[in-house]
Amino acid sequence: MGIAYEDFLDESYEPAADDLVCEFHIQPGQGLTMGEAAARVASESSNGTWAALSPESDVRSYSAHAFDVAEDGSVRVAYPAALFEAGSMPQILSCIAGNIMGMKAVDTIRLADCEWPEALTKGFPGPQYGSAVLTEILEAEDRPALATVPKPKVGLSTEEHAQIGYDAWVGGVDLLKDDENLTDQNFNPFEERVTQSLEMRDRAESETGEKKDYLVNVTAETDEMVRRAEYVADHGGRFVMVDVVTAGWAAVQTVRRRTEDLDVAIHAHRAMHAAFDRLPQHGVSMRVLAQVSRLCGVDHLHTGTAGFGKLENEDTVGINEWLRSDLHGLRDVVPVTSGGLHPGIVDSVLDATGDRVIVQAGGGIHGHPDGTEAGARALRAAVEAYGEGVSLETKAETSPALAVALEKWGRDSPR
Ligand SMILES: O=C(O)[C@@](O)(COP(=O)(O)O)[C@H](O)[C@H](O)COP(=O)(O)O
Ligand SMILES: [Mg+2]
Repeated sequence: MGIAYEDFLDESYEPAADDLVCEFHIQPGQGLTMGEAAARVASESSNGTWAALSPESDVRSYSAHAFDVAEDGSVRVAYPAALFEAGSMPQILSCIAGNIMGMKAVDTIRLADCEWPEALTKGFPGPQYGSAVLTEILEAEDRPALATVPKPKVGLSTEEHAQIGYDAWVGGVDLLKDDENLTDQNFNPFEERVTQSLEMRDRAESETGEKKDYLVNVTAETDEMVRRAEYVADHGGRFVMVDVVTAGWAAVQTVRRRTEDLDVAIHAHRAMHAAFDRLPQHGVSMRVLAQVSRLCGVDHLHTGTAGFGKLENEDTVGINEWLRSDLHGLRDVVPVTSGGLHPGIVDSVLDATGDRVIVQAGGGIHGHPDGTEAGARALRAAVEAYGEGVSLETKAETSPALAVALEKWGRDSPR
């Protein structure tokens, strides 16, 4: 039975329950109709190629089907579960976001969304904790959890890093967080940073009576990442951070498998995501990267500030809704809103994201005129004002730190 490009287009196709259904937005290449381009997408991302084939065995049960082809450029492609290796995210992405991203048959192609069947999701662990971290590890039952990255991003000594953590924790922050490019450099070596910062955490916990913790960036070569995660757990840490896009999904899966036994939650930083999702007509959407992250098992994921911060964001609200939605019983993921946040815009951000999030502020705390502890107090006051339903200006009457922050940054979004 031959297979050729045209065999991968079936406008009347009804997806099977076990199919992975992907939504693509394409611009057909020169001389091709939408249907012809769609057929090529389904073919090249499953088991076809440019030449008509006549294999002995019938391999069509592994072939994808393009359907719902619309002239506005959207097309849906249904992939049989049998095409995929259960539990291997790299293999799945090599299909649905592989060679097709570079085909001449399309001028541009964007993988916009996926509907994941249980036949595939059951191969993945999903998050170990999800939003349970806010109550089981932290004590942020009725407010957003607060996190801060010491700034400048890198260059501080271990002592300076740990001291900033202490000041932020006693000021009301829940989580110290390493920056995405701080790993194990000479000026702030990994192991010393972990031990000294966790000692400061313990001090801050006993002084404030609040649970505190540290999002330790373990990003490195995979085996080294596992060793670093074990080091964090051995020293009483409950969180590791991974730059999931730059480390790669295979590495994320390896870390997730190990953290299951370590009782350590995974904070996912998405550095490099914009290389995939920034141009709306091409690449892989942040929505799909978020879906992949949840399946691979991260507990927190940066999803943007709904446009209020310093970075371009795509669909923060929609992605957060999906991270909280049911996915065949897998746990949810806590959205992290970060990037140019300061107390003066927190209420607008929370109006968009809801308060079951982690609010991260680096410059918005350490840039406070009175220093880190005051910056932390100002941010804490801002989120408490939101919970109390009072305006920031009213809260500032009883929070000098917040008053100073509003004086400095007002209500403006940074650029
Ligand atoms: O390095 C930074 O820029 C941050 O530490 C924020 O610092 P500030 O709080 O000082 O802005 C985060 O990495 C970004 O928020 C990541 O972007 P996103 O959250 O969109 O993935
Ligand atoms: Mg950063």
